[in-house]
Amino acid sequence: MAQQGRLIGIVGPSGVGKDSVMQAVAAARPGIGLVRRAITRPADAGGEDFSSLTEAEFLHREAAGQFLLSWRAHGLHYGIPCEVTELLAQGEDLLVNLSRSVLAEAQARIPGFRTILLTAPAPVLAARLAARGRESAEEIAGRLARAGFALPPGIRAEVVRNDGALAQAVAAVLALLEESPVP
Ligand SMILES: Nc1ncnc2c1ncn2[C@@H]1O[C@H](COP(=O)(O)OP(=O)(O)OP(=O)(O)O)[C@@H](O)[C@H]1O
Ligand SMILES: O=P(O)(O)OC[C@H]1O[C@H](OP(=O)(O)O)[C@H](O)[C@@H]1O
Repeated sequence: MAQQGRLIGIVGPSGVGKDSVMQAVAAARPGIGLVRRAITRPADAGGEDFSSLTEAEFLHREAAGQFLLSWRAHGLHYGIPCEVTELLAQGEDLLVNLSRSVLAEAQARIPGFRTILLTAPAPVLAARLAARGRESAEEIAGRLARAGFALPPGIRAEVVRNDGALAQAVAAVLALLEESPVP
């Protein structure tokens, strides 16, 4: 039987660079994959590769127990499909972009679950979200207002700053994974 894969949650405020760091880490370490999330966001929104669902379809799948984790943020629903459990059982190591609000559930449900918290100062977040241009000014303000959301009590997170070159944060995450090698 394959050794259980590791799930690594990447969290932090909107604009901190979760998707950018995850993609670069996965590109640098072919043995690490990315979890494809279900989101009630239009398919052509750009950014990460995700499964675009209508709100009705999302709620149907959520009620049917098809998500390992799900949450609501920024007016959208997000879900992590249960297939992740099978991929982990097959020995795949995976990075997943999570809301800070679901970390306690993730830690309780997934053996060996690990959290990496990315940080950057508020003005840096604001500049990046404006430059990315995926959201309106009003939506960006809402995301920035949520930036200081505290980690739930009891969550052990390894902290990586992404306030300089992206390559520095990617190297820091890779070093953390090396320190405690993903089996
Ligand atoms: N170190 C960096 N230096 C400069 N720009 C960066 C850096 N990291 C990320 N970015 C840019 O900042 C923007 C936000 O990054 P990204 O979408 O990866 O963040 P995120 O944390 O996934 O955000 P969200 O939670 O809103 O999806 C992107 O345009 C990305 O190219
Ligand atoms: O503030 P918290 O709850 O930690 O994160 C909430 C959500 O914000 C980001 O959404 P997106 O990736 O921009 O769609 C994260 O991926 C997460 O789903």
